[in-house]
Amino acid sequence: MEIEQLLILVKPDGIKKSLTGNILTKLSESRMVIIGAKIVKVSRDLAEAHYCHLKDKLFFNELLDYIRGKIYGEPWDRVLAFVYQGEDAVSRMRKIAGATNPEEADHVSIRGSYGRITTKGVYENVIHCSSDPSEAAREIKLWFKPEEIVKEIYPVKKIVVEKEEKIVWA
Ligand SMILES: Nc1ncnc2c1ncn2[C@@H]1O[C@H](COP(=O)(O)OP(=O)(O)OP(=O)(O)O)[C@@H](O)[C@H]1O
Repeated sequence: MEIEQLLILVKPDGIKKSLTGNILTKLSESRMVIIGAKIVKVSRDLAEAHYCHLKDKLFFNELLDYIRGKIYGEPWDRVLAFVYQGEDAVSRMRKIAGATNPEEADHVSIRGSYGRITTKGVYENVIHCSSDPSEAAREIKLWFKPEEIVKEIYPVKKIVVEKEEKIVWA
């Protein structure tokens, strides 16, 4: 079986409902390893790029507000981002995550257990899980810099950056 990696996001509803621990416990059943992890305040640009395949959907703007936590506000307006790696990672993790629509998701999956269908917005399904290895590569490169991942999973190159402004500890 192929070693694959994928992007998992604990979405703002997962954070607001204090589900991070439960979600990580369920994901650990896969025996995959975490090779990248961080908390992110999602910019509009990042949200748009992540969901570019849905830009023609009527719910696109609600979807951007949802992933950005705009509907919950501070301190829930953030996501936890993880890169997992392991054998057949994408299909095994998607099984644990469950179907996009929480009502159709296996009831012991993460989305089946914790997701909900809202009457006026998008499905609140607590996590994002990459749909296939090429989409995973696109998403991981969007969310993570090479140095934020403890293994070299995709080719990298060195570039010289001049006059770069950086924030460091004072
Ligand atoms: N028909 C729909 N009605 C309401 N919300 C939807 C619908 N389809 C998708 N969504 C919302 O848009 C998100 C992205 O949809 P996508 O088709 O990429 O599914 P997914 O890959 O299972 O979900 P995600 O990308 O969040 O893991 C879903 O997680 C859900 O929040």
